[in-house]
Amino acid sequence: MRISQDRTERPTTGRLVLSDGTVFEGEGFGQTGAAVGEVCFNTAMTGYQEILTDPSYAQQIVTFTFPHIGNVGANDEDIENASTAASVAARGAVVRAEVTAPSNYRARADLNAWMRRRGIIGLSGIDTRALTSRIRETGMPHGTIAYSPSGQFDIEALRAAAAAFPGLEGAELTKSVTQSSPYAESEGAWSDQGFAAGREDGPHAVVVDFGAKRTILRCLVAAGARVTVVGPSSSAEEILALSPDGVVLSNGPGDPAATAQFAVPMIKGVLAARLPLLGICLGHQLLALAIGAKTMKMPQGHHGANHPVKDHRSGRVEIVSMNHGFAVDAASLPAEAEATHTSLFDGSNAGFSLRNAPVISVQHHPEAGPGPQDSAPIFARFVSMMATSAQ
Ligand SMILES: NC(=O)CC[C@H](N)C(=O)O
Repeated sequence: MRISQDRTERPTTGRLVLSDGTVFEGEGFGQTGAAVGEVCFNTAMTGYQEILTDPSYAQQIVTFTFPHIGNVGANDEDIENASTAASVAARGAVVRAEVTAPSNYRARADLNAWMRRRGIIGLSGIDTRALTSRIRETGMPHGTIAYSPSGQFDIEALRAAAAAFPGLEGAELTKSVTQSSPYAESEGAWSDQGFAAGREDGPHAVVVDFGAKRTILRCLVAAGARVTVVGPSSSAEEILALSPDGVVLSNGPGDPAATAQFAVPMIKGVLAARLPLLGICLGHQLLALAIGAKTMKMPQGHHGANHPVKDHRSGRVEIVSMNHGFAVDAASLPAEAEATHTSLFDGSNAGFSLRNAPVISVQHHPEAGPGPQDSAPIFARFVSMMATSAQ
C-alpha cells in the first residue's frame, strides 16, 4: 500500500547513540543538532518543563519514563533556572510518544517550539522502558542525542562524541549555570493570580546559588524569609557581610567533590559563625563534605517525584522529589551529625542534622517543583530557626 511505502521511505530524524555503539532510533523534535551527556531516567508523571529547566541536569539527557510528555505544552512560569545567565539545564529529552498539540489553559507554546527556543534536543518514539531497564542494570551511560531533519546521521561520529564525553565525575559545573553578582528574590507562592509578593521584614536568608531552582527561593519567600541570592564561589566573609540570619546551600549540577574545592572553605566559615544552615541536594552533599563525610557516584541515581524517604525523628514516611546522581556515604558521617532521613528505595542517606549547631540538610527536594509537598514544612522550620537566632 502506498501509505505504508511512503512511511518506510521517509527517514527517521532522531537518534540516541550510546558510547558502546547502541543506537536508539526515533523522531527528533525541539532543537536540531547533537549534544552529548550522561543519560538518566526520570519517573515523574508531571513537571517535564521544571525538570528540563532544573540546572542540576546540566550535561544530562533525561529519559522520561512517563510516556506522554508535552500534553500541557510550556508556559512562562514553570521555569526552574534561577539565573538568567543560564539558558539551558538538561541537554536533551528522550520520550516515548510523539509530542502532540498542547491542551492547557496555561500553555503559551508547544513543547517542540519551546525546546527549540531553549536549545534542548528531543527524541520521541523511543522504547523508554528498554532504555530505562538498561540504565537500571548497567548504570547511566554516556550518549549523544541528535536531531537531523534530513535523517542523515554519522553514527560513528555520534558514538565517538559520546565516548569522548568526560562524564560528571570530577565535573565542576555550578559556575557555568549561575551568575556571580548578588540579587534579591521576592517572588513567593504561585497561584492563578501570579506569584505572591514576599515580606520585607522577615528573617534574612542568603542562598548560595549552585544552580538553584526558583521554587526553592519561592518556598523560602513564601515561608516568610527575605531572600538574597549569591554566586557559588562567594566567600564566607562576603556572605556574612550581608548580615544573614541563615544561609541556604542550594541544589546544583556536577560532582560535589569538585565544587567542594571552593565551597567547603565557605561552608566552614559559615558553620563557624553558628548561623542556621539549610542544605538541599548538592548543598546537602557539600555540607557533608565540609564536616568530613564522603560523597560517591551512584550507578543509576535518583530522579523522580515518588521516592519514599523515612524521617527518623517523626517516624513518618514522606513521598518526595529526588534528583541526584551522587550521594552522601552515610557510614562516613562524623559523630557530630545525626542521620535524619533515609531513602527507602536503597537505604542511602537522605538527610542529616548537626547535634550542636542549627544545621539541617536533605538530599531530596522539599520544594517539589515538580513533586509532592510532604517535606515542604522544612522551609517554615528553617525560617523559624532563623527568627530564633536573629533574636
Ligand atoms: N539536584 C542536585 O542538586 C544534584 C546534586 C548533584 N549534582 C548530584 O547529581 O547528585
